Amino acid sequence: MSASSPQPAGVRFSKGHGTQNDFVIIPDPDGLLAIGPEAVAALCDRRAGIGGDGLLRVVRSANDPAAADQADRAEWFMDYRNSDGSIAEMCGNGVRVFARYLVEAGLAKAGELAVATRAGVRTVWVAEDAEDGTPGEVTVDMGRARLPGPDGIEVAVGERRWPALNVNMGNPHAVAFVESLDHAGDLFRAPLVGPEGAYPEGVNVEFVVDRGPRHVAMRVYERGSGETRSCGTGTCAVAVAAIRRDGADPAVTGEAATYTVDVPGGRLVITEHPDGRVEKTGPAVIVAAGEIDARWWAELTG
Ligand SMILES: N[C@@H](CCC[C@H](N)C(=O)O)C(=O)O
Repeated sequence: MSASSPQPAGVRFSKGHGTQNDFVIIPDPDGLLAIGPEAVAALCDRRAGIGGDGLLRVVRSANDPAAADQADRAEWFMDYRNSDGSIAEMCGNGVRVFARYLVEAGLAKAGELAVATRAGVRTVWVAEDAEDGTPGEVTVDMGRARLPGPDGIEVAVGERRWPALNVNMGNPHAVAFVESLDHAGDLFRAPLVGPEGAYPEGVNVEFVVDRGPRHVAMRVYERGSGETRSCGTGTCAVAVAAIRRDGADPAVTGEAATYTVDVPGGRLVITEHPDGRVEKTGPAVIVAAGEIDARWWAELTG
């Protein structure tokens, strides 16, 4: 390219987070971008890239084979990837940030909207902003939790080990109640989860302590991303595990159970209803927008 020729336009991106679980957002309405695992990892790199726990590609469901069968129910598909480039079925904070992005980009109206995901269509409610401009909270119906077993799941860090509950929120979780969140250690590496073969696709691991009645706090080691400051599906899995432990299963009591879950990046409120639906509410914001350098993009995707 000569010095006088125009620089080709780069790809647009936004950056957003939900309780500090942060995402690179790439709009691709027509489904024209091929973003492979290495490109995802480079974009999510906090030193050499934009930085994020994951990436959300915003594509019309009809334009992506992974979601074409949901296109009659949800116009937009959240193509979620972990920061190491791997694909996950679901991201509970991601879907709230995704909905916030759609509204801010003028692609959807605040209120109720449907989002296609690899775990199926999820309904999201984006509350109107407050009069002072504070962004409204975002609630998502995460569907039903599954507790597929087996019994005897154990999480270990160093010399310590705890029994854990297998909770599936579209993606897999092992929830362990611990004496102190410090016992999870530095979480630079994935905790050991047994017995071998319990999670052939890998697992997200939550460490939980009680903070008060129906109020817990947690740390999480996410499959494909490492320790993050929040995990939406993780908070739901934790609330469901605490509800079972406390004998408050709404399917048995007939009453919805609401739990507050603190994460290092903030707070989420989770309600399990008598019909099994798990709803999650909390903040989701867009904090930046820009353009990826065209040459770098060509290197990543070429
Ligand atoms: N941060 C997410 C979960 C993202 C996927 C997870 N790492 C997995 O591989 O299952 C959330 O908010 O739920």
